[in-house]
Amino acid sequence: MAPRKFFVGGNWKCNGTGDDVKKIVTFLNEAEVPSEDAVEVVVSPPFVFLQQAKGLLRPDFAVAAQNCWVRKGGAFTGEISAEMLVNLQVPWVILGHSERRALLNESNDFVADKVAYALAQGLKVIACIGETLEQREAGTTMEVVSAQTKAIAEKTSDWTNVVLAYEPVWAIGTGKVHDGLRKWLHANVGPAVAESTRIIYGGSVNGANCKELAAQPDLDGFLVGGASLKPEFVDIIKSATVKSSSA
Ligand SMILES: O=C[C@H](O)COP(=O)(O)O
Repeated sequence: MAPRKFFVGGNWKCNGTGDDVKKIVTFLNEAEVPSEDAVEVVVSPPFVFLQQAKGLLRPDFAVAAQNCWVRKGGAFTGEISAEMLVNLQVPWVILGHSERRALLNESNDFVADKVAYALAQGLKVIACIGETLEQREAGTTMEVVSAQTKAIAEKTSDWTNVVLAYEPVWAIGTGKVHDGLRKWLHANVGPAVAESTRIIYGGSVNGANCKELAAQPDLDGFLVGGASLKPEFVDIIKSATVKSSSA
């Protein structure tokens, strides 16, 4: 089986202006980074800047939307459908981000429905999972992330186009949950999916800590928030070489 390619996602969240897009894309386009064989880079601007960013961005980097509607579009004011993203040739979408789960009450089932629908439309999905601080303090981390992953697994059989992003701020540097998640996939979905699915990490990743994090065995990349808006994002992309040099 082919080794899992390092994945670096930049989630711009609800930040920026058209001028910021130009500035970010400029430093990304000018950067010397490892080849597409070593790292897959996907940046996720807010919806309104997707086309602008896509039009300006170097061809070896892709774009992701930060969300999409759970099913076919229609009378759902304010939503963006998976079909619209496909129509704009946006290849990726982030679903189930912890901020949407916490602030907009997106449930495990709702996120799982979104993942299944987006995949069925041909999108690739960065599916986010992770526990709250309270759940972590209650010792229920694996229970929570297993339930989130189980909900997805019940509605998704083909994991080829899924990247699983685990993002709890408290867990920087532990790597334990990634190992647990891969074991969960192995036992509950199958060894091939466990071996091939990229499990990435999000939570205060920056230019200073990325190399140490990238060295962890079950960690296949990052979903970066704040630092993806800054030139240090290039250093995070370059941390892919930690993986290729240890392969
Ligand atoms: O989507 C990214 C994660 O929420 C991490 O964000 P952060 O790098 O700003 O901590």
